[in-house]
Amino acid sequence: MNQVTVRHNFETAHRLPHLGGKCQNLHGHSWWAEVTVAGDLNDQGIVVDFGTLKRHLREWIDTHLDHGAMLGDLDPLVPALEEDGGKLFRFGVAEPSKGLDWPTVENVAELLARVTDDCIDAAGWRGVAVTRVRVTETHVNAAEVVR
Ligand SMILES: Nc1nc2c(c(=O)[nH]1)N=C([C@H](O)[C@H](O)COP(=O)(O)OP(=O)(O)OP(=O)(O)O)CN2
Ligand SMILES: [Zn+2]
Repeated sequence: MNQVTVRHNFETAHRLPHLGGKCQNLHGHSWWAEVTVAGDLNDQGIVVDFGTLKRHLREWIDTHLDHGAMLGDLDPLVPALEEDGGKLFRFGVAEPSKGLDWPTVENVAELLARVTDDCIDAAGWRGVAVTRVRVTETHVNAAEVVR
């Protein structure tokens, strides 16, 4: 089995009112996502094409998260931001964030693992699977999903 990894970054606000303290304030991070997929080498000598994987992932992240805000669906700020018409990604409402109630780093990593699952399906890559997603919100804070 071989693995390949791609990275992308996004500038996105979030807040975690259920944690209290400073995390309950709406604040932004320069996030990095590092996504690893694994599979056997195909007859071109690659697991998957870097460019195709990045295109899928970047398109989703840039459309839904970049220069927007991530809030839990139960967050009282949701109606205000929706009314304002700003870019808002609501966690826990529907796939791919169903069951992920708040935009913690851990849940952002799980969300991007699911988004990558969808990329793999859309690209028709057989025998390829997500093995690791690492998300950093600051230089010192990171979370990983390892499958
Ligand atoms: N396990 C998690 N813990 C925390 C999360 C999280 O998503 N998962 N998130 C936060 C806050 O969102 C915050 O952005 C980070 O808080 P913290 O590291 O405490 O604050 P600083 O970035 O200011 O840390 P310094 O290293 O002191 O600068 C909190 N916890
Ligand atoms: Zn934060």
